[in-house]
Amino acid sequence: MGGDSSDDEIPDLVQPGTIPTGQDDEVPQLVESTADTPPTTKVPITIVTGYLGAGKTTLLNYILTEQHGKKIAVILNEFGDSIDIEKQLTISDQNTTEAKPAPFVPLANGCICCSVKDVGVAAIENLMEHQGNFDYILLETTGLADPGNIAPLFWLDDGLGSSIFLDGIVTLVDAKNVLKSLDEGFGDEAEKLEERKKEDGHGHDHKGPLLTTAHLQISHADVVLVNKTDLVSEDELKTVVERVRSINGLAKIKTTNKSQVPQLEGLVLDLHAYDQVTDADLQFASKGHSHLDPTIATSTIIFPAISKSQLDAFDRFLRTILWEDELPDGKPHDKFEIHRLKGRIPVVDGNVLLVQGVRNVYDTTEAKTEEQNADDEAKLVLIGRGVDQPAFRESLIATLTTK
Ligand SMILES: Nc1nc2c(ncn2[C@@H]2O[C@H](COP(=O)(O)OP(=O)(O)OP(=O)(O)O)[C@@H](O)[C@H]2O)c(=O)[nH]1
Repeated sequence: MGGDSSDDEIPDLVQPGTIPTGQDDEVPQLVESTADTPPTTKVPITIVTGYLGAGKTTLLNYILTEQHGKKIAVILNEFGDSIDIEKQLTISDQNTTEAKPAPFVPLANGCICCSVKDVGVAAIENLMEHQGNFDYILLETTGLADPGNIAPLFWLDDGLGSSIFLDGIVTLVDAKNVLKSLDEGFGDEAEKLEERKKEDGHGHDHKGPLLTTAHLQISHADVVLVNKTDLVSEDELKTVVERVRSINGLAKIKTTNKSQVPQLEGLVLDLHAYDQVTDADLQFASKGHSHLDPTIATSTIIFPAISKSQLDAFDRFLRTILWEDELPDGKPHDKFEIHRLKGRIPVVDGNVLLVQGVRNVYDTTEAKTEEQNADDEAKLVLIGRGVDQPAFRESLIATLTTK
């Protein structure tokens, strides 16, 4: 980050005395549980991702200056160069000569902000020592981050699972540049594609369409904010939204200017994208599919409610497609790669089974009693490469019916 670190520019609200050193020998004191200790509530974390320059920091600045009644801890996974928050962090960290755990900057509206070089469990654990000072965590990833690698860290991690929960992934998309990013990649990605075409000798690429960072960020999103609407025409915007929808049939999509979301709840905060799967969540994905993107698609497998005796077979199907990238029983298929998976599976004489998956990590839970609707058909939505082949449904039905 290129912030000026002269002393006279230290903003009043920076309190270096509050910065934890995070050194190994400073183990936080354990507080023994007593009957009087109030139960700790889990803190939600939203991951904010998006391509370089899409408007992530603009969104965080907007949130941190809005009055929303929440005390939000913002974690910046990079050192930027121009934005106020990032500048404050550089200044507060001016005596640091080597990478140290994050400095914390209290902000005017009750939020706090910290910056880390690497996103990892340790950074969040460090932050959790400040638990009580905030009730929400926003994590801004670097522009080139693959959210599929980051999400599982916060979703089912045993250590952190007791103190935080992954609320969802918000992806900012630059309406002006996203189609180019999807078709040509960026930097290295574009060069790699050119190399592959040269290797072929005919200018064709036989390894399949390019999977870019932009694809990964859209395919894993629970909310996509198509930002910079002022830079495109209505028709261009419509084309972008349709392309995003064809990649990710599960995400909520909103258009924004200067990252100003119409409301924070449900679009950035309190998404509950990983702790429930409602019919409404699956409605877009179940409506038939356009194939506007050559690389990633959303596909919905619809099948009858399963019986309790089929639960093991259903789990075997999930394990095989997610852990082995294969279909059970060696059924022939085109290559595939699943990024995101959600399902609602009614179980006859039982509850509705809810399924969530990110890459090869998945989790099944039973819907709460009031969400039951055992007459519904079962729906399993897959987002990724090669997921729209009929072999998926055929293999699932065969797996469920094999004795
Ligand atoms: N015209 C226009 N500019 C915008 C909009 N939103 C953000 N910007 C500008 O675009 C530039 C990049 O925005 P940032 O918020 O820094 O983007 P970022 O995603 O954090 O970028 P990186 O940190 O490089 O990954 C800044 O100059 C913003 O002021 C918008 O809706 N319209």
